Amino acid sequence: MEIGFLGLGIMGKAMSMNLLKHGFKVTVWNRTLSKCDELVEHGASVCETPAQVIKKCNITIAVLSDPSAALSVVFDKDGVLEQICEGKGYIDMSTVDAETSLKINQAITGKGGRFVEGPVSGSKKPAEDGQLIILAAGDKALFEESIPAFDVLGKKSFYLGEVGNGAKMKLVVNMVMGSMMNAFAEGLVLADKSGLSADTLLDVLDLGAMTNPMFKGKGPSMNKSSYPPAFPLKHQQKDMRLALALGDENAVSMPVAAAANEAFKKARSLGLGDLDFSAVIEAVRFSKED
Ligand SMILES: NC(=O)C1=CN([C@@H]2O[C@H](COP(=O)(O)OP(=O)(O)OC[C@H]3O[C@@H](n4cnc5c(N)ncnc54)[C@H](OP(=O)(O)O)[C@@H]3O)[C@@H](O)[C@H]2O)C=CC1
Ligand SMILES: O=CC(=O)O
Repeated sequence: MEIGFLGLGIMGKAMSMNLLKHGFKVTVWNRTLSKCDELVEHGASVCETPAQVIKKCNITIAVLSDPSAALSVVFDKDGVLEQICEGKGYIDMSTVDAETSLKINQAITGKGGRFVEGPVSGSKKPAEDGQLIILAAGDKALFEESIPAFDVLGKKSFYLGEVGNGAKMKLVVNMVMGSMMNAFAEGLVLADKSGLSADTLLDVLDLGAMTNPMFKGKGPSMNKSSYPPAFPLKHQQKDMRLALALGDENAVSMPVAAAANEAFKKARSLGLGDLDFSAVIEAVRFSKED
């Protein structure tokens, strides 16, 4: 099976590498073309524009940073729309809002193409290990055709119905995750500032009902102020922003998520946007020292 792949950031690189390892033919494109080199060393082909990838491959996956990147790759010059046509499939696995996804769906299907949105839950390591959770919606036949690839990329693929539902589900999940991370960061800082061992707090949390892989995985490095980016903080803040907009649309009051969003914004203003989202703890430390 031949797959096109647009976007070789943290997630796209790991996911396309996985497809290559499992015997898929992969043709890649990335805005910064030099990031394709490592994939080419592992057997990928490279194209110079998204349009060329679409022309070459019947199914193309995109994993891009945010709504504006997802729209640009489809609508701009040399973009996806220039070559999409009857029978071709486009799967956008970026985390975006439903409105962006619906716009892309309308444009692709308007040219006879097929569209699935498939944002993923799980970070750099699950992407490397093929353990993502895929939240797909849209063209059912394309979803089914893509299962061999989804089975390599993830441990479970949900089909959620009409386009927009995948985007919304992903935003709900990441709203919960961002709120949890902010509460966790406050707990670690509170323990430390009140004279307790933040490492002992990790042990206590891990033994009780709140144990979870995120606290377990990120806690020790947060206590050492180390934030190698697996999920960039700027993307978590984007997801909080988009989830809050979904809350606005549906009149759902979300004061906890709104407060967490403020902490992620604060962290961005401190220049921490490219670090892992666990660096939000620095915003909590900063405000405690104000
Ligand atoms: N990292 C994670 O743990 C997870 C991330 N996600 C989501 O997946 C998506 C990708 O995340 P991640 O890989 O971490 O992000 P990165 O920041 O590592 O990569 C972003 C990618 O988008 C490309 N890009 C950005 N702007 C544009 C543009 N205007 N035109 C074309 N390409 C553009 C970048 O290209 P270039 O290299 O040229 O900058 C790069 O390939 C995001 O939506 C994120 O929210 C979902 C689950 C987990
Ligand atoms: O979107 C991020 C993730 O870890 O999932």
